[in-house]
Amino acid sequence: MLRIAVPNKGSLSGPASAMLHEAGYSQRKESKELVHVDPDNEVEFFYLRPKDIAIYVAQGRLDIGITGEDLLIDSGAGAETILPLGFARSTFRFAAKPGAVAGLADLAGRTIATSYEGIVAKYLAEKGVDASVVHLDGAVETAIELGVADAIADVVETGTSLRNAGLEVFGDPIMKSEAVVIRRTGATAADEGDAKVQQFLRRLQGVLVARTYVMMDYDCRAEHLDAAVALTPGLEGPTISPLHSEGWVAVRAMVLAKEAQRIMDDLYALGARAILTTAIHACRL
Ligand SMILES: Nc1ncnc2c1ncn2[C@@H]1O[C@H](COP(=O)(O)OP(=O)(O)OP(=O)(O)O)[C@@H](O)[C@H]1O
Ligand SMILES: O=P(O)(O)OC[C@H]1O[C@H](OP(=O)(O)OP(=O)(O)O)[C@H](O)[C@@H]1O
Ligand SMILES: [Mg+2]
Repeated sequence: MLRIAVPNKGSLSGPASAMLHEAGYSQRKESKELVHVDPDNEVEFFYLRPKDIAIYVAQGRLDIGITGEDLLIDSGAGAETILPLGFARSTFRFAAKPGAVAGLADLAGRTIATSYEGIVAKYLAEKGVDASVVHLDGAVETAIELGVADAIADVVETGTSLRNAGLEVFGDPIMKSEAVVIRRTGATAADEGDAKVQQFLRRLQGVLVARTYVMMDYDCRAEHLDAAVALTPGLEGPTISPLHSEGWVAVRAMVLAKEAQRIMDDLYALGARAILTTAIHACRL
């Protein structure tokens, strides 16, 4: 059985389970379940605190896990990203009251509150800044108002939490993050269960493609085919089929969902007709 760690709460939890469900795996029915077996797919899911997942995976207790890239780096555990998943995108930044901290060097001798001590300590050491780090579990934005810290280092997505606390970012972004699949550092194709890991990754890649692409079909005159194919090159090349009407062909190609409407407009302008897009539910490339 493949053993997989899944976040049990927070921003990663819902989207991770939704993606696994889309990939054909059954998921726990209620949030108190800590382990769920999917017998048909021979997978056992362990619902763990997102911050702990890298530790289980690095020790080889679990084969793979879904977590945040920032949590992986923060843990310092011996695991690495094997597939980025495109959700829970965020940046990790310093912030303080406007004008209170001039820049990174100005943090020397000051106190920084964060839930990500590992990332902050490593970054400060790399930059040669000697500051104190105080660990808080969450809501770190409040630490400045209450006098616990001069600055914070925290996850920023829309910036709403910072604005609400009257804070602003300073310095370069410390890192970017998104949800990722992780595996023990040094794992190889020779590892027991590697074939199952690869199959799991192909399934998730299929979901990512299905979320990103749509299938486009249209008819166009043979003399416009080159121009049409330039608009819809597909992944390996579009499928071209003859039509019963003389001088017309049918074209089928995958296109990026976010570009579909523009491509339909351009194809129409070229004289293509019966232009259809359909969702892709699953795929193996
Ligand atoms: N507002 C957000 N937008 C996007 N990603 C976020 C956001 N907040 C946290 N994350 C990401 O989610 C992961 C952190 O998950 P975690 O469950 O520890 O924190 P959380 O989502 O803030 O939940 P909690 O309510 O338990 O603090 C990190 O990878 C982080 O980058
Ligand atoms: O830039 P924003 O869109 O506002 O998102 C960032 C905020 O989201 C997370 O907090 P969360 O709500 O999880 O609370 P927490 O501080 O208790 O973790 C994170 O810690 C930031 O505070
Ligand atoms: Mg949080």
